[in-house]
Amino acid sequence: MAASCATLPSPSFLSSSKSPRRFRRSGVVAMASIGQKVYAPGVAVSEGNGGLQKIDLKSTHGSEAEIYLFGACITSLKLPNGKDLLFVRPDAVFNGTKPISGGIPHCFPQFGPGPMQQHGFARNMNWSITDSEVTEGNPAVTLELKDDSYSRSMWDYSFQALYKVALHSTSLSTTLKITNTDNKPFSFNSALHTYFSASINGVSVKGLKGCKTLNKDPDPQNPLEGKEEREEVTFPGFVDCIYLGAPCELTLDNGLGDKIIISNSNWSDAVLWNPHLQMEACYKDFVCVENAKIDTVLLEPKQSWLAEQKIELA
Ligand SMILES: O=P(O)(O)OC[C@H]1O[C@H](O)[C@H](O)[C@@H](O)[C@@H]1O
Repeated sequence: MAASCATLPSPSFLSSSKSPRRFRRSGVVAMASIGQKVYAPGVAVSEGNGGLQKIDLKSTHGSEAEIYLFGACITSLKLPNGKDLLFVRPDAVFNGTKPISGGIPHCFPQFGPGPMQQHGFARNMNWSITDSEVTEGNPAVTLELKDDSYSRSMWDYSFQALYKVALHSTSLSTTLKITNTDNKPFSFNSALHTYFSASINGVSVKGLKGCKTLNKDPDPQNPLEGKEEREEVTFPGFVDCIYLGAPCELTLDNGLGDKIIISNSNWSDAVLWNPHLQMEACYKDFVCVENAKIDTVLLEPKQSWLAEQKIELA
């Protein structure tokens, strides 16, 4: 049964029932002159692939995650069972010239093809750390993206995106908050394009029965409208399908022995993607189950939109 959206933590950036120890950017600036940066315990910044900066989150309860500042892309999530639940494609490039193909890339302010480049620009830009905190050994970090000349060349609006990533003992949750900081309205759509490690022949996704579908197979330019009739969606071949009005909870069996609950609030739609033979070298090893907002969001000046996702082992 679909979970109620209300089961996710309260959508607040600033409140936590457990009183986190906070480490704000003002503290970082104060230490910058002696070359040190102060983050909450369990939050560290190190050099990752290609020399790109990444954040390492480590919970005292044994879970770990890794986030690249380029694209605010979460590339690794190890819950205490030790396996990485996320997948990074073998053709992923870590040099800042193209988005990191794997983990959890952002699609913003456009999902898929459209007036700007595929999936927008948020996955091609450097985000910065604005805050870190720890609650009972569980670290969290907040990343920020603002418009610059690169984003404005494609989308001429002033905006702020705040992305809080919180690691818990058996789950990872993210909160994305988009604010219109311009003096004119704008609209966007968005997705978290999550690549899960998988053994594709054993993969199934439960929870989508009854959803309206926009199937990009066979023609991505003219998605076919339909309705999902299956209790469990499997991946016997190429899959590229949008599900409108998706539930707050999906269950992914990754074919590797794990059942993963993907819950959300306000990500109203979902996308399933596996490229099959278009990516012969790796298609068997991953599946994308994406929380998405395909219906356009319109924000007036000063308005915000907020959505949460939680990934946990069943
Ligand atoms: O290769 P990318 O630009 O990362 O996009 C990969 C895929 O993303 C989504 O899942 C879309 O529905 C697909 O049509 C697209 O092929």
